[in-house]
Amino acid sequence: MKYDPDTQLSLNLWQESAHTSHLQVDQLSVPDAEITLYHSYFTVKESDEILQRLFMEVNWRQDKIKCYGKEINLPRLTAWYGDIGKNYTYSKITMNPIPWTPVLLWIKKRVEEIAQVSFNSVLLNFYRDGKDSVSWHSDDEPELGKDPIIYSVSFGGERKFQLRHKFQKKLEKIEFNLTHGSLLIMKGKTQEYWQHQIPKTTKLVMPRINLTFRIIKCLT
Ligand SMILES: O=C(O)CCC(=O)C(=O)O
Ligand SMILES: [Fe+2]
Repeated sequence: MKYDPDTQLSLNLWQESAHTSHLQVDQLSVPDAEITLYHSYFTVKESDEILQRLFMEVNWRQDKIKCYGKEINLPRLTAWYGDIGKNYTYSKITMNPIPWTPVLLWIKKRVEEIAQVSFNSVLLNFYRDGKDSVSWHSDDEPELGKDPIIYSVSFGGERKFQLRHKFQKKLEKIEFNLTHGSLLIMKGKTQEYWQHQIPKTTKLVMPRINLTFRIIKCLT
């Protein structure tokens, strides 16, 4: 199923839940999930500046994973920032967060304006081109606790975001684009019942930076 941002609703999957002068908000109406998309949560001017600063200022690293005994590079660069003293395991990699920087604190404050929670960490992904991706997964690491709240903001090149139900195989895959300055919220049972990915694309795409704000429940 395809979501076209130019036509407001597609196949009744999305229910428009609010519409202010500057914020278009859509609620995805699928079973076992609570997913909301703000198309332009940040203005273009804000997003352009954020993109440039994150690109320059973030301490990007190339992580490796073991696959059939072989070490391979993750197809993206990552970084982990947050309250000091919290460790987090992701794709079998343990990360020690780097302390918040001014631009990250600014973005965090902006998303917390509507979040009604306070995030203690953020995972950043840098997709250099269409060959960079993140494959099917749920953000369901034990450190995130039950029904994690994930606020995901995107800057730079537009990429396709796909969701598939873990158990109801008859449900079609859902996909929509994450645009420059968008905010995607996933909460409730979303991670328990759904997986998501950013697929590779052969299209020419601009570099993209994504930040997922998370709450780590336990210190390790
Ligand atoms: O880049 C994205 O939009 C998704 C990233 C993601 O799923 C993750 O970091 O867990
Ligand atoms: Fe994820």
